[in-house]
Amino acid sequence: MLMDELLKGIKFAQPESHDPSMLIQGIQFNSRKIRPGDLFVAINGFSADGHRYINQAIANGAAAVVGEQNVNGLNVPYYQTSDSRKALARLASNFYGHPSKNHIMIGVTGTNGKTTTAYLLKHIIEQSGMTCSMIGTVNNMINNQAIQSKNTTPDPLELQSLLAESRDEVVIMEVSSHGIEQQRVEGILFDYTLFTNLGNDHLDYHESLEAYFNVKARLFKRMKSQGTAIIASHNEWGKKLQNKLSESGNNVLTFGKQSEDEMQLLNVCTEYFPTIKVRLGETTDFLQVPLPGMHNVWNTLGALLTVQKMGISLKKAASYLSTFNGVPGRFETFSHPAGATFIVDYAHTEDAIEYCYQTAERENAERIIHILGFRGKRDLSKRRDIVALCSDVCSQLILTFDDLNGVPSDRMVEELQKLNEDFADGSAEIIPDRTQAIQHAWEKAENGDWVFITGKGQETYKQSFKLPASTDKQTIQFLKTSKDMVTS
Ligand SMILES: CC(=O)N[C@H]1[C@@H](OP(=O)(O)OP(=O)(O)OC[C@H]2O[C@@H](n3ccc(=O)[nH]c3=O)[C@H](O)[C@@H]2O)O[C@H](CO)[C@@H](O)[C@@H]1O[C@H](C)C(=O)N[C@@H](C)C(=O)N[C@H](CCC(=O)O)C(=O)O
Ligand SMILES: Nc1ncnc2c1ncn2[C@@H]1O[C@H](COP(=O)(O)OP(=O)(O)OP(=O)(O)O)[C@@H](O)[C@H]1O
Repeated sequence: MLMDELLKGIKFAQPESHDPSMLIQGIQFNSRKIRPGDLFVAINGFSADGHRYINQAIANGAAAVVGEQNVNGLNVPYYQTSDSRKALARLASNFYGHPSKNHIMIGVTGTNGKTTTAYLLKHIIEQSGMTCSMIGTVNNMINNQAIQSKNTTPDPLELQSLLAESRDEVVIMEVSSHGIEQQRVEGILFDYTLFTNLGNDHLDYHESLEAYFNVKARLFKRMKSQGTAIIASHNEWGKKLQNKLSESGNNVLTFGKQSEDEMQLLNVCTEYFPTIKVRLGETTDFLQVPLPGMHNVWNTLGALLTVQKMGISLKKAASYLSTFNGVPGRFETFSHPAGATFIVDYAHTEDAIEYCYQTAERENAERIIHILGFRGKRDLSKRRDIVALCSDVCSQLILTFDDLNGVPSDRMVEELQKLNEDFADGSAEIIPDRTQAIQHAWEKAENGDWVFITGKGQETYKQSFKLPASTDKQTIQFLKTSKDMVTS
């Protein structure tokens, strides 16, 4: 692409050596990936400063460089800009021809429920006859092909290239607060933006819950002029967002428990898969939620309100939900020979865990047993509240390893012991090997017990454990099929 086309819409100081007709082959923000003729974008990141790699990028063949700092004496043009991350996203959008314009774009944000809502939306939209891509945590689905996902919201280069590759009419994106803060979605305008909720998470990254909220709220400035915000108003942060957006004249629709909500939840029948009574505008209807738990009632309502706005009637959308098969690693249920229920779930916040417990209590669980750990180095502030909650509710709490993320195992054991002493009165068991923790619960579980294994969902283990399994689901499947070998 010609340099002048590539730089459109980006503010920069033009170097003397600027050549508008210079041909740029590609864009990279990692010097190691540069190929001859590429443009290198230097980013001052969290652990490294890309400006230090400019010479390496040029040695690898970079034809030009964009960066924020004062840099002189390069033998290629250097374009100084005020925000390299923003410039990267705009460059990527220019390079791929603004591909988001070719799709109906739906962005889903919130602490919890993004993946589930995205799966529900995709299912309904496809059942209605439209084609649909999905970009998010579990994997990316483009033109019906699964592409492994590295991040919830990919970096701008990968994101714009996925959007360009997609021939689908609709693209649903999970948008993380990291993605918004790091400008990964700059250059994209959304037709629909959904807010699921906000809770205590990622406070190792954002300085406060308010700051975290403000970042999430920025997504709602990225709507097309006719775009619609769909907001869960049952959550105090949703209400706050609604007020903020209504003041600025945006189209806002809410779902919640109040008569002012566009979609109002009137009643929930406490079956495992809840039947709910809802009002949409003037019409009331009964619907079957295709997933267990009250949290999934909210996810379903968010999806239904969005597709209804897209022209799919509530009746049709609700009927499509009857063939929804669930979401990998989200409330996946497994039977147990003694009659216990084992659940693998991705809950890693206090409110997500509370929803799990509520579901078990509604199902008259005899005992709640919970196996969980904490990702090394991440979000230490939420651990104490989670352990206190779990030890309060559970008959048995087993603390184990999640992803150590570089923390030595004996150090993680000490961290778990301290949490146990300080917030669970020493009542938790600590079984570091995750597969052995699950095995222990499997062997002790009795009829009527509900055993939650949370935190990793569908993710593969980063450590090797004793049992030959690389996910929680595989561990359970191994225990189910090799009972004799395990108990002998
Ligand atoms: C902590 C974090 O968020 N890092 C993100 C950030 O990286 P960074 O810019 O800080 O990288 P850095 O390592 O400091 O390097 C700075 C620059 O030097 C460059 N470099 C470095 C070395 C070298 O030899 N040459 C070179 O050019 C790097 O390529 C980079 O451009 O910007 C990159 C570009 O957008 C992201 O890919 C990267 O995400 C990393 C991979 C990541 O895993 N982030 C997680 C925390 C994340 O984003 N998670 C959310 C979900 C959260 C949740 O809901 O659970 C997500 O959306 O996935
Ligand atoms: N609407 C909701 N409110 C609260 N908790 C929820 C909600 N939806 C899902 N959860 C809980 O959060 C977990 C993660 O759900 P999901 O993957 O849909 O959210 P997410 O926002 O994509 O999460 P992440 O950003 O961590 O990938 C679920 O396993 C469940 O325990």
